[in-house]
Amino acid sequence: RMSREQKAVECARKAFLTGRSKPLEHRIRQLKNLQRFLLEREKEIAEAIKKDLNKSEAGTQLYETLGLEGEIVLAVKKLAEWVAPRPVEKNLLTISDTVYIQPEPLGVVLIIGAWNYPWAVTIQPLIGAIAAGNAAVVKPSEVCVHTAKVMEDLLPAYIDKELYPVVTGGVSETQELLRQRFDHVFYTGNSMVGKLVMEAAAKHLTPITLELGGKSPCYIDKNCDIPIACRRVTWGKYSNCGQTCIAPDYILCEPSIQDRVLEEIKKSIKAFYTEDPKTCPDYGRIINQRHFKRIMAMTEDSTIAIGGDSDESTCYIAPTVLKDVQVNSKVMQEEIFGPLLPILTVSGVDEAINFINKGEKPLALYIFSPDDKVIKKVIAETSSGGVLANDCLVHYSVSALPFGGVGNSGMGSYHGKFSFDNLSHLRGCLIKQLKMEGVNDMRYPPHTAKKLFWARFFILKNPDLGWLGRMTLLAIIAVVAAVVLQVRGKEETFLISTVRKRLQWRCILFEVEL
Ligand SMILES: NC(=O)c1ccc[n+]([C@@H]2O[C@H](COP(=O)([O-])OP(=O)(O)OC[C@H]3O[C@@H](n4cnc5c(N)ncnc54)[C@H](O)[C@@H]3O)[C@@H](O)[C@H]2O)c1
Ligand SMILES: CCCCCCCC=O
Repeated sequence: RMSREQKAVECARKAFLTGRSKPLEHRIRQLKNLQRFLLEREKEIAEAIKKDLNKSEAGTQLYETLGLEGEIVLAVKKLAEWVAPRPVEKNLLTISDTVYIQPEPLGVVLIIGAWNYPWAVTIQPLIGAIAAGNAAVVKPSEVCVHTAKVMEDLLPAYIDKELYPVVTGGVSETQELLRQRFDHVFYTGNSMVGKLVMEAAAKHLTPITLELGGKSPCYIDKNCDIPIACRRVTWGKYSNCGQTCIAPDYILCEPSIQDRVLEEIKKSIKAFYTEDPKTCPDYGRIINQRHFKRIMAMTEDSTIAIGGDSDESTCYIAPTVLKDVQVNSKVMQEEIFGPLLPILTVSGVDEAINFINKGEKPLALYIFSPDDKVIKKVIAETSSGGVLANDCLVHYSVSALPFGGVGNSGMGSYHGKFSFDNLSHLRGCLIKQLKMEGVNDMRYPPHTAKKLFWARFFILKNPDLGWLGRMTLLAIIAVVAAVVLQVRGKEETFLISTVRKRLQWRCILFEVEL
């Protein structure tokens, strides 16, 4: 008997094979329906997230659905351009051919979402999958019970439910899905499960995107505007109660500014979330008691400088800052994913860079400094999925930037056109004419030194000649082809040696130019 998951995959595959996901009009219609869903079901979406994560209605729009709408609007506007053949640079050998990249759908994509921004991280890959002409099986995180239910119940009324089925469930359902054959798996979540996803996908040689997390460092330079830096860091850290993949995980700064940093963060916490964040509608809750316990245990061996209050029954943890934190303390052993902000002191930017480079490559890296040299130095001497200077989180909302990790923080990237390209096969196409056979002589056996000379010339020279130059070259190639055809099998004639000498001269000239 087929499982529910198998049936969903088979249904999506069958629908994909009808070819209806491919026409541009279909993709645009589905994307617009998705946008209509976000607008018409705003209330249900907000209510579910309020129950799951205590996010406010405005917060849900700001951090989740607004970005999705922006991505849909962009895809609808640009899709004709994205799907079109992309002409590429030609070399001398392909100068008279049609050479281009044709993006084509991959097939059926599996999207496995996480709970922390359940709409943003589940629907954003779906936008890419639809835009690229794929079918997609959507598996929201079971941890956000109410949101998963809204997705399962309401989404099929708006978008093609055979092409884009929603399958709910937890670990065993996801594992059953992963046993099926897909054309791409797009997973968002923690690195440990990321490895399991990769292992499962390897069985079918299915390509994957892994949107993972990790400890994203934040270096604050002593010369920067500390009140502004701290306000931005406070926002980046405590939004969604620190349960953000790109939240600044910890601060690195010189000991001389630690107290000022603490003072300014304290002021910002009060300004954003009042004296009593517990009663503030804009301050979230920890997703469940398992995570509550995990986060609270991290405070055990560090000094709490700000906050520290908690309430297990409501999964509340106050915005908390830990000072003089040691490298081997509990809070520095794994991604915090909660409202704790450790401060580690370093002697300066060099020590900060060394520290960052000793850890896994993070998803985001933050630098606060008024000095462009300091910013460029950190960028040049470290690696991370993305890097942002003098702010937090906002690089996520720039569709023109690829969003994704590197190393332990993930592989592959998306947003905007990157989503489209990531979920497309970029097919290399070359269309030749059955003419000009003489030009090919140099690659056919018997191989000779003379043929090699021509092969070197045609393959290694790739000058940017402009239109006139290309036409001249085309004419030369046509002459060479005609001559080669004429003299093939005969001794080298005076004519060919003259052409050859001329080309040799051009060759030298190109070398001088290049
Ligand atoms: N890079 C990003 O865009 C991004 C976005 C959000 C979260 N994250 C990262 O995700 C992590 C938090 O998410 P999470 O992992 O707690 O989310 P989660 O518990 O919701 O798990 C993610 C998905 O994996 C599935 N899953 C869980 N265990 C599984 C197993 N054993 N086998 C197969 N599937 C399984 C779940 O059903 C869920 O759909 C953090 O590390 C965070 O940084 C990354
Ligand atoms: C503008 C900030 C949005 C942050 C969304 C992050 C998604 C990953 O956790």
